[in-house]
Amino acid sequence: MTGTRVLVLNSGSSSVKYQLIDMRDGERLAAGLVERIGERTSRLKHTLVAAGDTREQEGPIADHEAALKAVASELGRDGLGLDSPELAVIGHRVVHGGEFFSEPTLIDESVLTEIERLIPVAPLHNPANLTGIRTAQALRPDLPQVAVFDTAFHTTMPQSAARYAIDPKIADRYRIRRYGFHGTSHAYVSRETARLLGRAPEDVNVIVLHLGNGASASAVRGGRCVDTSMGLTPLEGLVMGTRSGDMDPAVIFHLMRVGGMSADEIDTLLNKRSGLFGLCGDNDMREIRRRVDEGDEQAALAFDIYIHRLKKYIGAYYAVLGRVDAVAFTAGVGENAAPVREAAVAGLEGLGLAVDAGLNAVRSGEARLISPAGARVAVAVVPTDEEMEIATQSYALVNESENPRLT
Ligand SMILES: Nc1ncnc2c1ncn2[C@@H]1O[C@H](COP(=O)(O)OP(=O)(O)O)[C@@H](O)[C@H]1O
Ligand SMILES: CC(=O)OP(=O)(O)O
Ligand SMILES: [Mg+2]
Repeated sequence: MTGTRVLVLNSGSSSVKYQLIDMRDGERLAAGLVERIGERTSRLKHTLVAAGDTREQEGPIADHEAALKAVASELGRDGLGLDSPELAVIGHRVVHGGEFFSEPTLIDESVLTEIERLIPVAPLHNPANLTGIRTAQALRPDLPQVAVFDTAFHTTMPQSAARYAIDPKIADRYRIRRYGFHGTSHAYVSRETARLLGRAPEDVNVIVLHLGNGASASAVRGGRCVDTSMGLTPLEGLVMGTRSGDMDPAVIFHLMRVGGMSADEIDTLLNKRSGLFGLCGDNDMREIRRRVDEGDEQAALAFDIYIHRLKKYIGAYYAVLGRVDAVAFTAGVGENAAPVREAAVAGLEGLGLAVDAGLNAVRSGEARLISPAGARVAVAVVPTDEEMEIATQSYALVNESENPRLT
C-alpha cells in the first residue's frame, strides 16, 4: 500500500457525509455533506479544510449514486479525486451488521450479500450504505473498501440485555434480538470521556447519550457496552427527530385492527412521522427551543416528552452499571443544546448528577466537563467523531492485512 489517505463515507437515509483524512498526522483534507437527496432541492456543501474554502451548490440530486458521483467530482476539482494514488482505502459506515460483524471488515461480495440481507431490519440505512459501497467500487475497483458497523460495539452486551422476553425458538428463527446502533460513536465517546477524566477506559463506567436526529443511550462498563437503547432496529429507545422510540407494541395491533392501517403505513408513521416531528411538526432542536422560548405549548410538550424519556434511560443505566463515573452528551443535540443537558439531569442531585449553569452555557468544539467542581459523577460534553474513528479502523485493517503480524 502506497497511499496514506482514507476517504470516509457515512451514507444516511437522505444524506451523505464524507471526509478525506491523511492518516500520517490525522489531518482532514476535505469534508462535506450532501443533504436532502431525492428531494427537489438537494444541497452539497464541500470544504477544503486547510484553505477554509467552502463551496455550496443546490439542485436536484436524485439518489445516493448521483450524490457520491457529485462528491467525487468536487474532490476532483481540488486535485483530491478518487483516482488519486494517495488514497489507501475507502471506509464506509454501515448501520446494521447483524450478529456476524463485530470488527471492521474488508468488503467482498459475501459481505455485500449479508448487508443486503439485513435491509428489512435497517430499511432507512442499509440500502444507502450499499449504494455508497457499490458506487465507490465502480469508481475505484482496485481499492480496498472497509465496512465499519454501527452494531459492532454492542456485540459485547450480555444475553440479559440483548434478548427480548419472547420464545427463543421464534427469536432465533427470525434472528430477533437487540443489536444496538451508533456503536462507533458510543465507543469513541466513552474512550474520549475516560481521557477527559485522565483515567484508563478499563477503569471507567460511562453513560453515553448520543443525541442526533437518531438518538441512543448506552451503558459502558470499563470500555465494553453492557446495554444500549436501540434494539432489533434503530426505532427502539429514546424519542428521536422523527422516530417514536419505546412504545407498547400493542399500539401496532391497535392501529392495524382499529385504525385499518397496513404494516408499511405504520412503519412509516413510527419511523418518519413520529418523535419530535410527530409531536410538534419540527424535528430540529434549535427550532423547538425557539418555539418553547416564545411560549409555544405544543413544542414545550414535545420537549418535555423528549426529556422525560432521556431521564428514564439515565436512571436505568445508572442501575445497570451500579457505579457511574460520567454521563457524556454527544452528537448534534447533545453537543449543542444546553437546555437539553440541563433538563436531562435536573433533579438527579440524589444520584450525584448536576450541571453547572456557567459551564453548560460555554460553546466549544472541545470535550469538556459541565458538572460542578467536586461532583460525584462527571457530566461532560464530548463531541463525537465517527468519521475519524472509521478512518482509523479502516486504515489499521488494510495495513494489517498487507503486513500480517507474525504469530
Ligand atoms: N446549535 C444547535 N442547537 C440545538 N440543536 C442542534 C444544534 N445544531 C444541531 N442540532 C440538532 O442536531 C440534529 C442533528 O444531529 P446530527 O448528530 O448531525 O444528526 P444525524 O447524524 O443523525 O444527521 C439536528 O436535527 C438538531 O436537532
Ligand atoms: C442508526 C441511526 O439511527 O443512525 P442515524 O442517527 O444516522 O439516523
Ligand atoms: Mg449521526
